[in-house]
Amino acid sequence: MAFLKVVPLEEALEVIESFPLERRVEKVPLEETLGRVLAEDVVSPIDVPPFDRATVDGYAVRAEDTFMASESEPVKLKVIGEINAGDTPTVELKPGESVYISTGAPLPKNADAVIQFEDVDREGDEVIIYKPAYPGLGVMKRGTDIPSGKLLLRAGTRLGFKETALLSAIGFSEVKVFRKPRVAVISTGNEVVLPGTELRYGQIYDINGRAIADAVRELGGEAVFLGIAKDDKDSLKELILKGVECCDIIILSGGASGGIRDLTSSIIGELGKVYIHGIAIQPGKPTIIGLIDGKPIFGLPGYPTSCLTNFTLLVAPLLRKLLGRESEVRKVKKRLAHKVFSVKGRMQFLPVKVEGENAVPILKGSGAVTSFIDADGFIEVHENVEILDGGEEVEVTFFG
Ligand SMILES: Nc1nc2c(c(=O)[nH]1)N[C@H]1C(S)=C(S)[C@@H](COP(=O)(O)OP(=O)(O)OC[C@H]3O[C@@H](n4cnc5c(N)ncnc54)[C@H](O)[C@@H]3O)O[C@H]1N2
Ligand code: MOO
Repeated sequence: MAFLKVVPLEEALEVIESFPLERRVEKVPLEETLGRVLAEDVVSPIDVPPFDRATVDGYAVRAEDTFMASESEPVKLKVIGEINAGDTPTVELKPGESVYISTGAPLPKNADAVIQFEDVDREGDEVIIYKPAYPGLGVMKRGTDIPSGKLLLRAGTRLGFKETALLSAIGFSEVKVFRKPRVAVISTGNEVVLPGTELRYGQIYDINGRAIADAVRELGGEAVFLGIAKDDKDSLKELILKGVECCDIIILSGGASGGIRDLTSSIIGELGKVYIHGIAIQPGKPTIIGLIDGKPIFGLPGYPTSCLTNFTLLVAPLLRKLLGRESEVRKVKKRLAHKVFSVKGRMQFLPVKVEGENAVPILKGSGAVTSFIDADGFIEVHENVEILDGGEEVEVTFFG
C-alpha cells in the first residue's frame, strides 16, 4: 500500500493530542511510589515532631532553675526519675528538680531545656550544673520540623527518596499518583528474532522491542512486550488484538513503509482507523498513527534510529502527559561541530553527540543502530534549510 498522504509533524501531534486518553489517578502503597508522580497536593495532617522532644541524652530541667549556675557556684538539682524514647512521661518538674532523659524522649511537664550529660556531674540523686541553660536548649519543639496543615508537596511532583521520606514522616501509607499507562510493544518482521536465538542468514536481532519497552519504562510507563509478529496478516492481527485487550496504547515497529508486505496499515484500518500514514520528517517518514477501540496505535519505522526518534517525537509526549511529566523534556543549546547538508522538503531530526559545547552530528544514517546508540539526542533542521554551518547554535533534544 502506498503512503496515503504525508503530513507535517504538527498535524501528527494534533491528531495525537485529540485522542480520547485521560490521565487517571490511583492510590498506591508508599513503598511503590518511588519515581511516580503525585496526583494530589500533600498537606501535613500532623505536627512533626508530634511532641516536644529531647535532642540529646542528658537532664531535662526548668531553665530558670539554672540561671544562677557558674563554675564556681554550680547549681544542684534533684534527679526524680528517668524518661526513655517511647515513654509517656507522668512526672512533672517542680522547682529544683530534673529528670534523666534520652534522645528522642518526650519532655516532662514544666521542663523547657535538656542539658547534655557531658556538661554536668552526677552525684547520687543530684545533678550538678555549671552553666545556665536557656529555654529550648536540647529540645525540638512540637511541630517545628513540619507543622500540621503545611503544604509539603504539590501535585505533579516526581517522587524521589526525599519525597518518600517526607511522606513517611507524616504517616502516609498510601499516596495518590498518576496511573502508569500500559503500553503494548510489538516487533514485526520475518527476519527479526530475539537475542538468545542463533542467527540464520538474513536474520537480525530484535532491537526495537527492547528499546521501546525500556524507553516506556524509563519514562515511568508500564511496558508489555508481546513478541515478534511475522509479516503475515494473522500473526500481526493476533498480536495487535492482544495489545488492544491488555493495554492503553499499542506500539509496533517495522512494516510501516509502503512495501508490498507492509501490512500494518491495512490491518489497523480493518480493526480501527488509520489517521496518519506518513509524516514529512526524516527519519521517520513511514509512520502510522491510528485508533482501535479508542486506543492509540503507533506503527513506527523498522530502522531502530527512525523508530526511537519517532518514539521520542510522538509517543513520549503522550506518555508524559498521561504521567503528569510534561515539563520534563531535556533540551540544551550547543554549537554544531561542523557543516551538514539536510534533506529539503522534510523536517530532519539529526542525531548528535554532545561533546562539551559542541553537538557532533552522527551521519551513519537511520539504518544504523549505532546512530542512536552513539547519539545523546537530536537537533531539528527545518524543511526549507539545506545547509547548517559549523559553529551555528542548535538545540539538542535528549533521547530519554
Ligand atoms: N520504497 C521505499 N522504501 C523505503 C522507504 C520509502 O520511503 N520507500 N523508506 C525507507 C525508510 S526511510 C525506512 S525508515 C524504512 C522503514 O520501513 P518499515 O517501517 O516498513 O520497516 P521494515 O521494512 O520492516 O524495516 C526496516 C529495517 O529495519 C529493520 N528492523 C525492523 N524491525 C526491527 C527490529 N525490531 N529491530 C531491529 N531492526 C529492525 C529491518 O530488518 C529493516 O532492515 O523503509 C525504507 N524503505
Ligand atoms: O524515514 Mo526513514 O525513517 O528516513 O529512516
